[in-house]
Amino acid sequence: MTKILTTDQIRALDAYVIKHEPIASIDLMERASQQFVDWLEDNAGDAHCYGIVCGTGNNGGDGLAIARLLVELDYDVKVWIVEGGKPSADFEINRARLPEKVEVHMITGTPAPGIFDWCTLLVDALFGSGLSRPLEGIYADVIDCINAAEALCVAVDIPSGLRADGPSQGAIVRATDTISFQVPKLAFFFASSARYIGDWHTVNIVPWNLCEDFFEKTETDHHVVDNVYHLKKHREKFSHKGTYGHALLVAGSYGKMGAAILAARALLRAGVGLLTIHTPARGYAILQQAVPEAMVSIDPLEDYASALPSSDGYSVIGIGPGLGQADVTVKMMHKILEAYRKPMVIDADALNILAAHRELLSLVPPGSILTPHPKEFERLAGKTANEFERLEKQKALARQLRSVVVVKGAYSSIASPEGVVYFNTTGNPGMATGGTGDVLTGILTGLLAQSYPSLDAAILGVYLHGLAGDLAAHKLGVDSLIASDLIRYLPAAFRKI
Ligand SMILES: NC(=O)C1=CN([C@@H]2O[C@H](COP(=O)(O)OP(=O)(O)OC[C@H]3O[C@@H](n4cnc5c(N)ncnc54)[C@H](OP(=O)(O)O)[C@@H]3O)[C@@H](O)[C@H]2O)[C@@H](O)CC1
Ligand SMILES: Nc1ncnc2c1ncn2[C@@H]1O[C@H](COP(=O)(O)OP(=O)(O)O)[C@@H](O)[C@H]1O
Ligand SMILES: [K+]
Repeated sequence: MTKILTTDQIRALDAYVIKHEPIASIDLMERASQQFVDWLEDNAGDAHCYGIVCGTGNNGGDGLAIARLLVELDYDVKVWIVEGGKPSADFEINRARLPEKVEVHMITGTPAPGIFDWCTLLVDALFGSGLSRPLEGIYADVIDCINAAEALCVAVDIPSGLRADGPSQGAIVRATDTISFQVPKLAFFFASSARYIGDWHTVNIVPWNLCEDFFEKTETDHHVVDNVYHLKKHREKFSHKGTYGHALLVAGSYGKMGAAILAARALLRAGVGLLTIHTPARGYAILQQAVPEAMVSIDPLEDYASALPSSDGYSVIGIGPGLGQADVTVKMMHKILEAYRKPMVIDADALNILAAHRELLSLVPPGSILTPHPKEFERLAGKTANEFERLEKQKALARQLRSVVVVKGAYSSIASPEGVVYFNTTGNPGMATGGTGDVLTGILTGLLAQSYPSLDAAILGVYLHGLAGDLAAHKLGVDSLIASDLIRYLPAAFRKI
């Protein structure tokens, strides 16, 4: 897992490397700039007119080094420096190193419109992690020109004006790509930053062993899930279906039986030993046909679930997809929560019932996994002004319920009962289609049934769900992806890890 560091921690990491490698800060800047240029060469080598827009701090120092390295590669390069603030020492060294033939323009007042028309690619090196307040005045004018230019824009470390650790105000560069040094920033994981960051990439500037040492010493609440191989259990040679748990899926209602089918199929593909689906009577024939591997428990009511058989004997209950919120179902949910003390997976309408009947929240069994999408989360935890605030509320809810709370999205965030958050990196916009959440509920229920610890189940399950989506999209494209495709590609996702 990669740790997501705060701006202060990144500064401390740089200082740690400078001291312990040891390396002079100007040489670390050179390494960072070289990595940036290598990325440009690999990914944008056909853009020949490079405009480098620099501030006078170390981010601008990177920009000047990048300009020199591009000139050495025979690209056409022009530099713009926005005056203001005391230049940093490494900025000055790189200014002195710039070859004389490079055109350098000082920007001292409002820039003329079209100032960057010559460029096919702009490098945004105005401000990096040293940003201490919103950008305005001449900086905002320059950013307007960058954003109006037709050129691609690649940001050094972070788009200028965007705060790494909190909500941003003022002018912000809209980059097509952002090259972050060593670690991604927290803001990269939020939908509200996407229009500024474009696609983000990290490049390594810290030797592997020093990075490990520093991570070990550094506490953070935020991690990136980049590998789940170590979480996966192996199936024993002499195991039998009893080894892998018996799940009870409570899902589906009149008009929404498909949700139950999707969750059930995913649950089976996630490796559960036995599955029983509790269904309103009308769903009986449909489920027996669509999911022959599952047993079916039939509700006395035709259209809604109202009464469960004894929940004894089930290793886990997954509840919510397509369930509806009929009064009888709310009562049933109350009874389940009073009787059942093992972890549950709670999704969709089961979450909406919790939000509308808040007295039920205290009955959620510890170690459960709740999987709200942002709207469901808002119903549960209230409105928030921005995603940083939402993240704090997510941690608080997970602590309060002593459960795992997964807020679903492009980077689903998984909060542990201790309030530590893991951002998932698999998945794609093809998954923004009805039913994919039901598939996730099935996968998570299947993993909990097999006695995975709740946090492991959530991290592994969310990762596999996104990976199945990525493998499906690779074959089918994102536009045509449907939820059933995720189930079809789940076996390949398991194999891949
Ligand atoms: N050796 C290393 O550590 C490495 C560092 N690296 C690079 O350094 C970058 C960080 O550099 P940095 O700390 O110099 O910060 P940077 O973003 O250039 O700006 C600082 C200046 O801006 C000023 N300022 C802030 N906000 C402002 C505003 N709204 N309006 C106006 N001014 C404002 C601020 O002034 P102050 O807040 O003190 O008033 C200060 O003078 C990092 O992102 C990476 O690119 C890499 O080379 C790897 C090795
Ligand atoms: N743009 C996206 N990139 C990656 N994953 C996405 C994206 N949009 C949606 N998803 C994933 O798809 C699922 C959607 O779940 P949900 O909103 O509950 O859908 P439904 O209720 O229709 O089943 C979540 O797991 C979410 O993380
Ligand atoms: K920048």
